[in-house]
Amino acid sequence: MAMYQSTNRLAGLAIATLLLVVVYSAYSNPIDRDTAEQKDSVVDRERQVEQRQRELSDLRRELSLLKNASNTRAYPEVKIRNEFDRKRILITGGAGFVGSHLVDVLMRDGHEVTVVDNFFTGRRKNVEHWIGHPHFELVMHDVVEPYMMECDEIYHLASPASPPHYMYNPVKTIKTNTVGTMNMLGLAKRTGARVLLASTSEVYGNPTVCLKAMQSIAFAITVPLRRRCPYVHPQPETYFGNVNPDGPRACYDEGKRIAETMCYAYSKQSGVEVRVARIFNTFGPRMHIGDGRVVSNFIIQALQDQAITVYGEGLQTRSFQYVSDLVAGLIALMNSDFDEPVNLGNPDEYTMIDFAKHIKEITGSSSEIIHKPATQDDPQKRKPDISRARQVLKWEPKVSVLDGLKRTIEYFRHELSAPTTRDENKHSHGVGGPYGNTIELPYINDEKKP
Ligand SMILES: O=c1ccn([C@@H]2O[C@H](COP(=O)(O)OP(=O)(O)O[C@H]3OC[C@@H](O)[C@H](O)[C@H]3O)[C@@H](O)[C@H]2O)c(=O)[nH]1
Repeated sequence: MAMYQSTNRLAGLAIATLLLVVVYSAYSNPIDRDTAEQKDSVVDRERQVEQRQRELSDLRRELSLLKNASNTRAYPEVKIRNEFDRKRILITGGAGFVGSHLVDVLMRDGHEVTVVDNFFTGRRKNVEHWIGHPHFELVMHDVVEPYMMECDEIYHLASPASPPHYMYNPVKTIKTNTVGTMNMLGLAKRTGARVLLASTSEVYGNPTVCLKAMQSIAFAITVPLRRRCPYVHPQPETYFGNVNPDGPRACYDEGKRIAETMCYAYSKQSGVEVRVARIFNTFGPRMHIGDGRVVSNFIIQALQDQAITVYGEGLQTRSFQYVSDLVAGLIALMNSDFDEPVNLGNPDEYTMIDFAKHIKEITGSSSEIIHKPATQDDPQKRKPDISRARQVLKWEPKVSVLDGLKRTIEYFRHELSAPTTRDENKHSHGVGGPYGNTIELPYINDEKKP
């Protein structure tokens, strides 16, 4: 009987357990199933997202290839050179007015060009037509800091060149021309590159004959022949110059003089190959509207029928060369075997008053010509003696001043018609640097001065 009862109890327990299992599975399985389905759908979504991402990156790659292809078509044509012929060329200040024209010629000639520029007066716009080209690199860098790269040639142009710009921050101008030049010469020493220094006619200062020479017998004899002109005129490379070391122009004039000295010290002591170009007044397209030098000032004033400002009486002279002639001269000098300084300029000489009249005439302007006070230490005579360049480089200017001016006037006409923010600077004196900023300079000598 007891046995029968316990069997019944066991059977009851088994049935109850079975019922529990059935009920549990009836209610619990759908929940698990839902969770599993949800997991599957998340995985699916993840796969879809990955797929879309792959498609997107394929599209991006395609787009960039298309862009590159269209860019390639837009580049100016370049000469094809093999690895032995193609030089790696560094141009400091290569985004500036002269530098960018040099970039164009060297790029078209099939070389690899790296431009280093701090954009103080240089502009990306001047070289943007090369950006993305496999032979071209634009690096924002200040030459006052060392720069390392492998190269065969260095054109060292970095420095503000317009008087209002180099006087804007004289200490920086000195550093650029001293420390900057030392850095480039150091780089040349390490890489074996040849360096061309863009020096200047300003190393001659105001080219008067010194008093000692005036007292000499030789001078007394030659005075009548020189029609009693106390100037060394035109200036040959052998003239040592007459620079005021403490004046407002000294940061540039003396900066370039010591830069030349450094070149020859590195050449003598370390065997660095150097070339020194003494560049006379140069003009052409890509001069900035706020450049502040005489050619751009006169043209802009004439085109806007504003007064043309002649500093002083206007009897001081300058000789102007067109930028393409300068670039040809720089390249000829770099490729020559000649390591002494060489003047590069056009001997076509004007007094500033005549030059103002000339610009007024060519532009057909109704501007009046006015006089402003003379600027301190302004060289009174300047004209290059280019016998050396003719002899050793077989170089001489090809573009007449008139032709060059016509091209430059067209360029400025176009610049002035472009949308501008010049209204913001309407109180400026027409000089900028950094561009767009108003500079108060003793050099400008405006009537606001006490
Ligand atoms: O609006 C102006 C600007 C300038 N000038 C005069 O024009 C002459 C030329 O002056 P710029 O400012 O063009 O240039 P500078 O000749 O004084 O210096 C230049 O020399 C050669 C290069 O190395 C440099 O580009 C620059 O330093 C100066 O006599 C100056 O007083 C004017 O009469 N009116």
